[in-house]
Amino acid sequence: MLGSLPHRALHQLANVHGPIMHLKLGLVPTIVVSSADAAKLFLKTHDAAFCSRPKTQASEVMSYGRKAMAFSEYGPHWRSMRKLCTLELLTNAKVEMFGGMRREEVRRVVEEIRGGGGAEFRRIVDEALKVAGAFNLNDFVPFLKVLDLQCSGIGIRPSNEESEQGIGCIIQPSHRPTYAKRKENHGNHKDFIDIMISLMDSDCAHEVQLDLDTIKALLLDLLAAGLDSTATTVTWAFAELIKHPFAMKKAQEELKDAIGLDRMVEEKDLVNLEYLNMVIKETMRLHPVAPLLVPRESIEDVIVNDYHIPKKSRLIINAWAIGRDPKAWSGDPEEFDPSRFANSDIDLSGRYFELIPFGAGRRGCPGLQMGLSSVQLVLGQLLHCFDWELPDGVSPRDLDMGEKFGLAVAKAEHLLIKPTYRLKST
Ligand code: HEM
Repeated sequence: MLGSLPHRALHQLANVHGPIMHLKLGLVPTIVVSSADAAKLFLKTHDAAFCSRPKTQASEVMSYGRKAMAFSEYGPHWRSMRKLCTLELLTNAKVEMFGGMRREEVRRVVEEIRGGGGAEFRRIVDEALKVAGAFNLNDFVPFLKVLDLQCSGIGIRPSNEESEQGIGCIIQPSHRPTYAKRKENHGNHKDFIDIMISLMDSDCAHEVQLDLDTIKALLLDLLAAGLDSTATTVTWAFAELIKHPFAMKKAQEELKDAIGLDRMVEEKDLVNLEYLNMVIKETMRLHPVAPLLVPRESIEDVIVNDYHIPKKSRLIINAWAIGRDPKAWSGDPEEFDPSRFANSDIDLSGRYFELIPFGAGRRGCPGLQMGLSSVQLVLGQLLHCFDWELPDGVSPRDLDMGEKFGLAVAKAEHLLIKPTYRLKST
């Protein structure tokens, strides 16, 4: 219907029909928003009316019958789950608490790269993201479900079984390293599962019936939402930096000046890395990993700009189009230029509607702090520890920047680059 890259097709349509479009996708009235001002109207002024998620086949499967959060409709279950996540799992204090684990993991990756190594779970998350992000015809024309024209059921079922097994394994006490062992590796820190299991019998579960299925659903939500978005953002940043050697050099110079070449990057260094943070914003402007965010659904009839929008309309925010809107971005909006953020207040919090890779409003990403800390640390560490170049004979101009659509839009081609260790110490 909208081709393999719907954010691009919808951008072209918006160039002709304007920043607020009404489309009839199958039987579902759908509003597509493609400018910062219009996004503010829907995600701030009328956020309360558009705060639900549509019921889709993929969301049913992904969330154990909508026991989780990301795909849940608005209501008491979503509110309690969101509270649980924001107050117990994703607070700034918890994000800081997981810092030791992030440091160890990134250090391990650096060692692996130096030594000149993917995991079973990555494959499950990739598959889950493919299912969740695809436009499923059955969700727009429900009576076609029996025909399953896109064979979506074939894609969904194995993924569900695999993720059931994978997630089950992660939670199983017999498959988890003992707390003592993890304490030895990461200090006195609990992980997500420790925290959720400890909440099962406590009063702090924020009215959630926290059974094992709910924990599994939430875990799949958090891993699917967090893992790929972070990895994909780092890959896009690297691809842009390879294409723009001046920006790569500037980021590495900043790291060298702030930290020196005698040690690796620590989380405490990240606040001083202004240019690195500009590189991340610019990467997320041009390559938001969820270019259409996650679809919303209206919970009541609402009038927006004199248009009557009926209850249960679908809302799609084209963050990809907004990031290259010439009315919002000066110079050439298609050009990768981190310095456009110098002396600018624009941040990623969802308050500046021209840059909303984490969404905004009630359903905005609760993992922003965790996602951003991971991207900063991984990108900063890899730029600091290694020089990077393309294989012999490949020029930056030839680098393929094609996209592969899913909930996280990744580079279609793997990025192949050669590292050379650049620190003095081991
Ligand atoms: C680079 C990293 C990340 C990006 C770009 C990102 C982006 C997004 C976006 C665009 C949305 C939809 C927002 C909306 O509808 O307005 C979202 C929702 C969500 N994200 Fe993230 N995310 C990232 C990392 C994470 C992490 C690390 C976690 C948790 C561990 C997480 C958990 C969630 C959840 C649970 C939702 C659904 C919220 C709801 O429906 O109430 N995300 N994210």
